[in-house]
Amino acid sequence: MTEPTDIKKGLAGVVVDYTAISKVNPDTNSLLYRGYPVQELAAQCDFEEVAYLLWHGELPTDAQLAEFQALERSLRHLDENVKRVIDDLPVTAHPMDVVRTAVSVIGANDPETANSSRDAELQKALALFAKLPSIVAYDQRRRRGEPLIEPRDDLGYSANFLHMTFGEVPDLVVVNAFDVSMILYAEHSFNASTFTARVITSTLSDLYSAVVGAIGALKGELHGGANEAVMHTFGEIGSADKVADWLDAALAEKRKIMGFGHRVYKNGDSRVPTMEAALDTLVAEYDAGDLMELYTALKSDMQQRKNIKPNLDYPSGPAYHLMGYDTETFTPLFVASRIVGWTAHIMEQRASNSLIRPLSEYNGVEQRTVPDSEKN
Ligand SMILES: CC(=O)SCCNC(=O)CCNC(=O)[C@H](O)C(C)(C)COP(=O)(O)OP(=O)(O)OC[C@H]1O[C@@H](n2cnc3c(N)ncnc32)[C@H](O)[C@@H]1OP(=O)(O)O
Ligand SMILES: O=C([O-])CC(=O)C(=O)O
Repeated sequence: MTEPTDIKKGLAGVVVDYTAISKVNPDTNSLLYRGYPVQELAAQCDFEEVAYLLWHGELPTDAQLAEFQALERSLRHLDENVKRVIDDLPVTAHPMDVVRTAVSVIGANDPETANSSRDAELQKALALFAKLPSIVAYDQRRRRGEPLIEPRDDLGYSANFLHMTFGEVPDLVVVNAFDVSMILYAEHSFNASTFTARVITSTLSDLYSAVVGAIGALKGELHGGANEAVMHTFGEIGSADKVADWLDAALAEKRKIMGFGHRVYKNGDSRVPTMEAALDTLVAEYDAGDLMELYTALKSDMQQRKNIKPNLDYPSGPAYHLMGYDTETFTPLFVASRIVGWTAHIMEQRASNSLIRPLSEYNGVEQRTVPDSEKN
């Protein structure tokens, strides 16, 4: 009989490596990207500058930013073979499956897939960053029976993303709220999807394979899929006056309330106040007081009943809903942002690699012999 092992289910509380990309500190309720508080970045920078920071470790100079933006804008178009593969998928396919497939096709068509030098991986990361908005916007449009809108190289990342989705650039307040959401979603240390990308990279697999795996991990409701689930919850509840009864029944059934709780933050997610401020601007823009009443009622009842606070997916879901995104598109929007964090971690893992391979404690039947009769 072996000694009982101290098993860390879900790797909770386990520190598995160093990272210089971001610091999540639940004690001070803070999140730093390369040393900068994410709230300050959201207030003062565009998403493109934050992407540059996460990949290169420093904010860009004006000249570096201009070069970076020009390159990003030149890479936004989708190749015909990618469009064809998307067109061949049923409109009933979940958009996360479409995004996952499109990234896989881009990887299969890239003659440099096996080149994992830092320069080659930066180039691939930037190309995915530039193309994901085209994929996500196109998929929402084709599900609505609308034609593809080509990217515009006179627009910044967020304005172009919204234009490709809706056929117009919305008011600045909407573009800013969208840009803030992209910055807040971009990176969060060793979360499940990033860790998936690092595990795949640790086998010396390629960047596209790691990203495809990460998309699969993000899809689940306990991770990125929660932003969609929040809108489904709101739909189920209906209005603020029904929150108390709905929550009674849901908690009695031991349901997890989506958009609440976090593995690392136990006293509130550092990003929520910034996203709530952006949501407030959208509520004013779209005159969506009813939605906000429901939002506030569920948040305060969860606090009173369970002392559990919202995570970033709670304000992001309704924000994307107000902008006009279909609920199923919310997690692909998360992909478009998190591609930055994933690829930064892929490069960091590769630069200091060790195969990720934990142990397990066997608790199946003891060794036994196959009965002779089963072979006859
Ligand atoms: C961007 C992101 O990925 S943020 C996360 C998005 N995911 C969600 O919003 C899904 C809903 N939340 C959850 O399921 C969880 O809070 C998780 C998975 C995010 C974190 O979970 P863990 O750290 O594993 O905590 P765990 O699930 O063990 O919860 C601890 C306790 O709080 C309760 N709890 C935690 N979150 C919730 C929730 N959202 N609703 C109801 N109860 C909850 C659990 O039931 C458990 O209670 P118990 O001790 O009485 O059994
Ligand atoms: O850190 C986590 O476990 C989940 C999360 O908030 C994120 O990935 O943004």
